[in-house]
Amino acid sequence: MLPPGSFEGRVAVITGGSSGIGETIARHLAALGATVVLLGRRPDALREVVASIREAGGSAAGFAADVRDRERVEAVLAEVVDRYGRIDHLVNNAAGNFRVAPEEMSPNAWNAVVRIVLDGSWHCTQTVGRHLIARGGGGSVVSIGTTPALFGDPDTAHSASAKAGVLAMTKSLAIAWGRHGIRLNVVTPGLTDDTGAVSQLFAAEGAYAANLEKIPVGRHANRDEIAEAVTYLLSDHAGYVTGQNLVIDGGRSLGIG
Ligand SMILES: CCCCC/C=C/C(=O)SCCNC(=O)CCNC(=O)[C@H](O)C(C)(C)COP(=O)(O)OP(=O)(O)OC[C@H]1O[C@@H](n2cnc3c(N)ncnc32)[C@H](O)[C@@H]1OP(=O)(O)O
Ligand SMILES: NC(=O)C1=CN([C@@H]2O[C@H](COP(=O)(O)OP(=O)(O)OC[C@H]3O[C@@H](n4cnc5c(N)ncnc54)[C@H](OP(=O)(O)O)[C@@H]3O)[C@@H](O)[C@H]2O)C=CC1
Repeated sequence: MLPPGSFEGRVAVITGGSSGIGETIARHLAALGATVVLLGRRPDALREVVASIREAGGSAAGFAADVRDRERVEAVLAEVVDRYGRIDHLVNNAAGNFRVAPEEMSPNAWNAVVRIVLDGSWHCTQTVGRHLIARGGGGSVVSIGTTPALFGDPDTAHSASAKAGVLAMTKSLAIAWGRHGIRLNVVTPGLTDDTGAVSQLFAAEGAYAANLEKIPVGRHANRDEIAEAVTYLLSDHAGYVTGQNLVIDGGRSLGIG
């Protein structure tokens, strides 16, 4: 969608870039000229994606990091700046989720998800934001949302709450950092094929087909459709867009809100 070379000379950090939607975002950014830096917990998965991006002619590196670990996040991002001289873009994509009734959820289950989604996004965004401000500004952040953050979901209250927090964080920092030329937005996908969400949340018999029936356009999203929206919002073509939430759900949430 964007002209070739749109991200030439830029460095983009993608959390959870080793699989699912994050992997596809990384491939798109690399194809548009960015050096992509992937964060995730599993070194083998990172190695595989990095190798395949390089084989396709892109520039990529992977760092094993749990986004809940503030010290590790800061150390990795400092190493990225040392190695490449800059960070221009951040995609807060890493997430954890599972279905559990709220009255049965343990404190640790709540914490596991909230710390990955909300705390992890905060750790990465504040660290990258400080770098961008110190270098004189510019740059952009996209965080991945979820429709339950907007409308609620009885089975994933931890994820819905954390993602609602990420949306509020995005709007707050868009106001605070606008004067530094730093833009922050959210992309909220509907159910997207070939991802952890499908295997984690829609594995029960009939769940995937039942969800399909509720989507006006009659299909689920594909990973490229989400990645294209993310690359647009990160790019200079979206230079006047900040603090917004782009919902890409085939019309699934129409009539709910
Ligand atoms: C319209 C479509 C909407 C889709 C919305 C969004 C979807 C997504 O976000 S999908 C992302 C899916 N991908 C993943 O979840 C991958 C990453 N997931 C994980 O790493 C784990 O699932 C994790 C979130 C549980 C985190 O792993 P870890 O830190 O290793 O945590 P533990 O395994 O130690 O578990 C912590 C805590 O949580 C309890 N728990 C785990 N799974 C469940 C479950 N299915 N049901 C209930 N409770 C669960 C676990 O028992 C621990 O609690 P305690 O037992 O009290 O210690
Ligand atoms: N797929 C969908 O239908 C939808 C997805 N979303 C959102 O899109 C994003 C991607 O989802 P999806 O592609 O399905 O997810 P996947 O489960 O396929 O991928 C999740 C990625 O996050 C990484 N990750 C998880 N926990 C951590 C952590 N603590 N620290 C660092 N990395 C971590 C995983 O790597 P590792 O395990 O190696 O750490 C993995 O690379 C998420 O934010 C999700 O909430 C929103 C709506 C719908």
